[in-house]
Amino acid sequence: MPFLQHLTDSQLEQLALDHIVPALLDRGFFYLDHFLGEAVGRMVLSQVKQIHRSGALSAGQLAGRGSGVCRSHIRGDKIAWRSGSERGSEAIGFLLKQTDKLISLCTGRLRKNAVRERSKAMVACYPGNGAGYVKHVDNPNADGRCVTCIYYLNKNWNAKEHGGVLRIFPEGKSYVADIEPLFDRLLLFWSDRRNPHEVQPSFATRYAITVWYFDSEERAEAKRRFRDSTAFLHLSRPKDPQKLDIM
Ligand SMILES: Cc1cc(NC(=O)CCC(=O)O)nc(C)c1Br
Ligand SMILES: [Fe+3]
Repeated sequence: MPFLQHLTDSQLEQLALDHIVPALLDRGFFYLDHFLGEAVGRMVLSQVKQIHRSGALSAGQLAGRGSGVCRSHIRGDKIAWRSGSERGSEAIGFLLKQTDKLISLCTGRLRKNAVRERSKAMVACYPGNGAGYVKHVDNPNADGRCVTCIYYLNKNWNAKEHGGVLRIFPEGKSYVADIEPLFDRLLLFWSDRRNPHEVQPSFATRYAITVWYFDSEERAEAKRRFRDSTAFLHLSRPKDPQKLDIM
């Protein structure tokens, strides 16, 4: 499916160097509207709606907490992971190609380590039952994620009526940033403790696609640490003969 190129490569480069890099270095976050343009944005939205209609979205895991408090008040989103090469996700694939270009243009100038990897796209939907996402940091413990990239898909969103604002509390700053999840809006921010954020209760269906970009060094180190810690588990786990029989 040939996609009309909304932003040319040179426009992406100009956006990266003149706007995104300075903003990330100065404030730690940046968002822009009209990232893909109306036509391609609508294609992404229709593919996300189809994923939702098909029942492929499932309740997001609860990181850590969950006991006692009602799950929807911690995380109310339903999610599905997409590489963008699945049939019916071609437009999501195009979005990822564009964000990959943008991030690779930025990170050479942002940090000592290269950004060569990323997660799959996480398609998320808040059903509009007043659920949101409590204040949290995406990467509090150096798991490798360095930039969070969120593409919003909500047409005619009115925060006064629908809520669903993403509020970032930039570390050490005296202000908060309220970002409405508007259609064809792209938001980028450092994934670590510099950007605690929350999704305020949403009263209309709220779609977003999130992808996390990894700092290769930090990711490799996190994998080493994880391997070392679980290696201990393998050594210590008692053999369970019954289990082996029925495996
Ligand atoms: C799965 C997961 C989702 C999110 N999403 C948001 O913070 C909401 C952003 C928005 O929709 O505006 N964050 C973490 C740390 C994990 Br894990
Ligand atoms: Fe988050």
